[in-house]
Amino acid sequence: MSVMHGNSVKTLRQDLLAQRKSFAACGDDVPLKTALLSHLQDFLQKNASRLGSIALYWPIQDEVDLRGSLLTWVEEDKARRLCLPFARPDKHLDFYAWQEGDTLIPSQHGVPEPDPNNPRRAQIAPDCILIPCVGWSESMSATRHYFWRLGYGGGYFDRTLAQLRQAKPDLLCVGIGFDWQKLNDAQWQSQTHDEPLDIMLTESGIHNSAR
Ligand SMILES: Nc1nc2c(c(=O)[nH]1)N(C=O)[C@@H](CNc1ccc(C(=O)N[C@@H](CCC(=O)O)C(=O)O)cc1)CN2
Ligand SMILES: Nc1ncnc2c1ncn2[C@@H]1O[C@H](COP(=O)(O)OP(=O)(O)OP(=O)(O)O)[C@@H](O)[C@H]1O
Repeated sequence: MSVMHGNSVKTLRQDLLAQRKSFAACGDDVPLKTALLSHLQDFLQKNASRLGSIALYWPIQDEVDLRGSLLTWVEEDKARRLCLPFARPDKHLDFYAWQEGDTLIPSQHGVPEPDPNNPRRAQIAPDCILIPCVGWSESMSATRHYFWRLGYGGGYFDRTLAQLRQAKPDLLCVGIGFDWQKLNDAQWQSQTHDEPLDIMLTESGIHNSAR
């Protein structure tokens, strides 16, 4: 399916990350992040009955910081759980319960991660995974459209979602990004190993892939 070669995807990633960095440096991303967080609130409210546990991410490189909103979501109902990814050497992600103040350990990519050996923090199979996007795209079929994610290039989320969806078909995978990160077919096309997102959440709203 892919028409892109490794080098051009690498350049595309670098361009998108540089652009995100420059928007953040001059504060242009602040209103977008505020709007996105208000749509996240809507999403959490609309899905309150089906979500017991949510996987978030520890923001790096100007990714949208969702921690405050999700800590509030947990405070509203003590049965709710948050978890963070731990990247395994085989490039799969495991998710471990996270509470504010937990000690995290920097991964080889510099991402603070939970300690997988902490007996007080269980491994969790989340109901919903919030996934930061470097870029994203939309494609149409006769019956539905799909959202696709371009990440940092490790393939971690694709491997993980492929496996988690088998055990949990109603897992809700939500991409987090900005409208300007949307890529057209000439820029990037999803590959056969890419796992689609169920929802794309941006500053313009909650975009559902129609089923
Ligand atoms: N905040 C956050 N946490 C996350 C991810 C993410 O995208 N964002 N991940 C998503 O999978 C997993 C970790 N995977 C990651 C893979 C690469 C890089 C990274 O920064 N890579 C370098 C380039 C490395 C290279 O090209 O060799 C970079 O972009 O500078 C970060 C996270 C799990 N945790
Ligand atoms: N399910 C899978 N099984 C085996 N290899 C995979 C799988 N998914 C992705 N890969 C491999 O991982 C590499 C990176 O994939 P891709 O460029 O899609 O990463 P990404 O989604 O941008 O990264 P990340 O999720 O880590 O931010 C590719 O070379 C791909 O072949």
